[in-house]
Amino acid sequence: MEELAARRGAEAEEVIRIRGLRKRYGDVAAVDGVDLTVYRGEIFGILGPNGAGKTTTLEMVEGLRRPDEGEIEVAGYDAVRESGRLKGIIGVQLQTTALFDYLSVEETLALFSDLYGVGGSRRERVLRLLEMVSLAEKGRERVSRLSGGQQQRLSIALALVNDPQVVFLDEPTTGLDPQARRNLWEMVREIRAQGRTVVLTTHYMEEAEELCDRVAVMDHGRVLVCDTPLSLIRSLEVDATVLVTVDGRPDGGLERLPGVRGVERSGGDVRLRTADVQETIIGLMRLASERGVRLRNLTVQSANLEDVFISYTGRSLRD
Ligand SMILES: Nc1ncnc2c1ncn2[C@@H]1O[C@H](COP(=O)(O)OP(=O)(O)OP(=O)(O)O)[C@@H](O)[C@H]1O
Repeated sequence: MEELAARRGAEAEEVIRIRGLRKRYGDVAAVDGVDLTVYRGEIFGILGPNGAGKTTTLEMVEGLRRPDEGEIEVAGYDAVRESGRLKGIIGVQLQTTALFDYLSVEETLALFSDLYGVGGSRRERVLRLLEMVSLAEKGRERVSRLSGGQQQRLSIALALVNDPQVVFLDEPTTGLDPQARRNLWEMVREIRAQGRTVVLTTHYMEEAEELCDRVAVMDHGRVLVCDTPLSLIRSLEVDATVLVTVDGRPDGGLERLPGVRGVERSGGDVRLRTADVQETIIGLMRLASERGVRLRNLTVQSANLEDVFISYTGRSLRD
């Protein structure tokens, strides 16, 4: 982390500093010794499967949940002792179920502006936020009549009402279709372009890979690794996965093909994780022809964050 700061020079101003964070629920160590640093102006992702401890971590950083142990500083404030002050400088995305269905989009934004006691022209601010989240035409629509994606965008607009330095988004794209997800990513990038820091949780590795400047991979309450998506992927000994459907039985030889570091099978579908795509494919072709086996649907997938997760945990993010 310090290395990254050095590389970034003056830009790398710490905005969140977490040390030794722990939280237990009965026998469950939901957060089990987390250290993290988030820099100003980055989109920082916490990636992990269900139950990894992402939400619990986020809620402690937001000052909503009390840690059992550890220190959290956000923009110079202690998130435990100064949680009241913290509220003025952070924006937290609410679950859309917490919105008032019978209010219009504009009324909802106006209500939140008032609750925050935001100064300046309220109307202007509401319109600017609607514009930013592409809901300008929906201002008078009831919240209950918005689509899932539109409700998510509204909940993000609400998180921006108090002009926060740091914005927290908990699984902002869960349940959205691919297009709505992409629109939301665009919005998150825009929030960064305004100079804000975004911290989000996700269990979609492609979201972390495409959107986040840096990613902390979490499992069982711990951070396994934290870096830029590219550095995480480059640090792997595996550089691709070869996917192929095998008609027949090439058994016995796949593990020994050149470059292969792991084999998974499901019926005739085979996934070969390899450190040398070319040698693996040549070997695979040779093996298939020697044994009179037919190969179909040969595809090569570059290594991604899923492979990073597998290499640290030995299992898939989706398990
Ligand atoms: N209020 C609570 N009481 C008891 N156990 C809890 C509570 N909140 C979370 N847990 C447990 O703590 C662990 C971490 O949960 P958390 O919600 O932080 O994970 P997550 O990574 O955000 O998962 P998801 O992706 O499903 O939201 C889980 O085992 C969960 O069951």
